[in-house]
Amino acid sequence: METMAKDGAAQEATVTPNKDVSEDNPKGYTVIYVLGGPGSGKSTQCAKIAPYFGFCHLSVGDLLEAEVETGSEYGKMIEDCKKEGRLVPSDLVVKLLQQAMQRSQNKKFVIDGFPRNKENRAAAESIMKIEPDFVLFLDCSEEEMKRRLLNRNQGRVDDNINTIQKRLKVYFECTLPVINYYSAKGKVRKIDAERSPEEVFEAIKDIFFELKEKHGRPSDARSLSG
Ligand SMILES: Nc1ncnc2c1ncn2[C@@H]1O[C@H](COP(=O)(O)OP(=O)(O)OP(=O)(O)O)[C@@H](O)[C@H]1O
Ligand SMILES: O=c1ccn([C@@H]2O[C@H](COP(=O)(O)O)[C@@H](O)[C@H]2O)c(=O)[nH]1
Ligand SMILES: [Mg+2]
Repeated sequence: METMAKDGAAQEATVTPNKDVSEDNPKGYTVIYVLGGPGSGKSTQCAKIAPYFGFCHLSVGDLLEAEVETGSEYGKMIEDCKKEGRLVPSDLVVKLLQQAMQRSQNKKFVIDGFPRNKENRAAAESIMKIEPDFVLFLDCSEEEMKRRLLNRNQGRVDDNINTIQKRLKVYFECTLPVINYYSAKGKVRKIDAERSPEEVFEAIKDIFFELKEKHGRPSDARSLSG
């Protein structure tokens, strides 16, 4: 199925149309948050979703890495947070995300690993004026997430058991409440992420096809903007 994104006709069938701009959604953005614990497979799945459905994949972790590489005054603080599994202050994260969205030619975003806590979530609503169409929640056991991270082999400074334990604590204490917040609003689509990457993507596709169908009907378009 990976080859579908390269095939013009097949991709045409999967691309989700742009939304109209409205008072609630002045930029006409479509936003999907992808959340789950460390190692649940967020980045793996976003990398599949983006080309297949015509979305821009924005990983806040990658934006922070890119900021470090510019020689930014925040570089040391960002690196320390990553090594310690702590979250970077919300104002910086939101600024980087906002800039990346503005730079993009695309208006449809799959946002990987954000919002991580209540402050992120509130800032996205009040400063960025974004409300997700839905939240993909990759549900995976702690044991499997640890196993994946310890085998990731991508040279990440946080892929060690000490940092992983700290990241899990942040996930359970700060990120899970954000998922519960959106769940109470009926926006969470929970996926069993314990399965193979291909099986997880098949389940995700069904959810995106629902979104595409809704966008295709003008009378439903408003309900998707928040
Ligand atoms: N469904 C899966 N089954 C087995 N391994 C997987 C699966 N999904 C991803 N992986 C592997 O697990 C590791 C972590 O995946 P990934 O980087 O996508 O997780 P993540 O949720 O983005 O983690 P982080 O929060 O640290 O960025 C990678 O080595 C990836 O290849
Ligand atoms: O919203 C965010 C996202 C990420 N961080 C910091 O980056 C690392 C790595 O993030 P991944 O998404 O897992 O690649 C994370 O542990 C945090 O230190 C953040 O602060 N806020
Ligand atoms: Mg990731």
